[in-house]
Amino acid sequence: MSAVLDSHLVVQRGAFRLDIALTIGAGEVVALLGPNGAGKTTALRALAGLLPVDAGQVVLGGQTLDEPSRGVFVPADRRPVGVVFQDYLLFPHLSALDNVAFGPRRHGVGKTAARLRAAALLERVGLIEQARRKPRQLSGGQAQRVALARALAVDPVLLLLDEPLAALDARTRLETRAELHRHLGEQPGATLLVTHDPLDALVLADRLVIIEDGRIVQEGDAATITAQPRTDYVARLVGLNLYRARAHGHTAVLSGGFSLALAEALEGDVFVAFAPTAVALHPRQPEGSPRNTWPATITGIQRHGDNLRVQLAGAVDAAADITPNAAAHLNLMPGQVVWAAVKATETRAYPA
Ligand SMILES: Nc1ncnc2c1ncn2[C@@H]1O[C@H](COP(=O)(O)OP(=O)(O)OP(=O)(O)O)[C@@H](O)[C@H]1O
Repeated sequence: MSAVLDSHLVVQRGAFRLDIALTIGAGEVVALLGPNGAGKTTALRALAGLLPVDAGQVVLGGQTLDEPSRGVFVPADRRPVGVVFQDYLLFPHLSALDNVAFGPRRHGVGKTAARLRAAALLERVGLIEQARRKPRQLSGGQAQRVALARALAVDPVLLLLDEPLAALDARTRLETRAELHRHLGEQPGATLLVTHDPLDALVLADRLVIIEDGRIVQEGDAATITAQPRTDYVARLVGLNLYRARAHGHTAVLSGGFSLALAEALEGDVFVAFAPTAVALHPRQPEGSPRNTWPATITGIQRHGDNLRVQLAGAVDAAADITPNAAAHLNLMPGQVVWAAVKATETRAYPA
C-alpha cells in the first residue's frame, strides 16, 4: 500500500514534546489513541495546519504541506484536509446545505455547483430532508452527519476525525458509529481518527497507533495489540490485567516479589497478562488447587456490562469480573478481604 500521508510530527509545547512518525495508506483508517495529554489533539492540529511542526515534515499525496527546514508551510484553508471536530463547529447561522457548501465555495467552486455537491453529500448521509434546517434544529446525530458531509465536501485527501462520536448519547452513538463505518469504507483518501473509546477504534479503524507522553508506545492491528499489550494504558484499554515480571521456566516473579505460575515456559523479562474474567474470588483460601492464589482487599466495585468489576489491592493488584449472582453470594463490599485465584492456563506471557 502506498502512503497517502507520510509525516514526522515534532511539536514542542512548553515542557511537552510530541515526536511521532505517522504514515497512512490510501483508504486506510488509523485510530490514534492515548491517555489525556498524550498529544492526540496536538498531532491532529499539526496535520490540519492549525499548528506548524517545529521539525519533521507533513507530506500528503506527494505534496509537502509543512517542512520547517525548507521553509514550507501550507496554511489550513489550503490543505486538502477535511476535519470533523468533537463539537462539530457548524456555522449556526447557515443551513445544513450551506454549511456543507461552504468548503467547496472557499475552494473556488461556483455557488450552484457547490450547492449541488452539498445536496449530493447530504443525500449520501441521509439528511437531504433536513437540508434547510439550521444546526440548532438538528439532533446530535444529525449534526454529526452534517459535519461529516461538510468534511467530505472538499474531497479530502486526508480526513481527520476528532472524537467524532463523543457528543452523542449511547443509542445514537451505536447507530452513528455503524453509519460512519460505512462512509469511511467509501473514503478513498487516508483517515485519522482520534478517540478515547476503544470500541470506536476497533470498529472503525484498520490499524491502531497508541501514543503516551508524545511518543508511539505501540501500533498494529487490533488483534495483535489485544493479544500483547505493552503498557498499562494499553492493557486497560483492551481490558486486561498486565504485569512486568522475570520468568524462569513456568514461574514469573512480579516486581513486588509475588510468584505466578505460567502456562508456558519463558526466560528473562516478560509481560504477564490475564483477563478480569479469569480471576475468581473466594471468601477463604481455596484448597488443593493448582491455582495462583493470594489474599486481596476490595478497593472498588463497578458495573461492567452484565457483570461487576471488582478492583483488588494486594500482592497482585488486579481487576476481577464476576457475575452479580456470585457477588451476592460473596456479599462483597469495599474494604473486605477475599482470596483471588487465577489458573496458570488463564495467564498469557510474552517477552518484554
Ligand atoms: N498551548 C499550549 N501550551 C503549552 N502546552 C500545551 C498547550 N496545549 C497543550 N499543551 C500540552 O501539550 C500536551 C498534549 O496535549 P494534547 O491536547 O495534544 O493531548 P491529548 O492527547 O489531545 O489530550 P486529551 O485526550 O486530554 O484531549 C499536554 O501536556 C498539554 O498540557
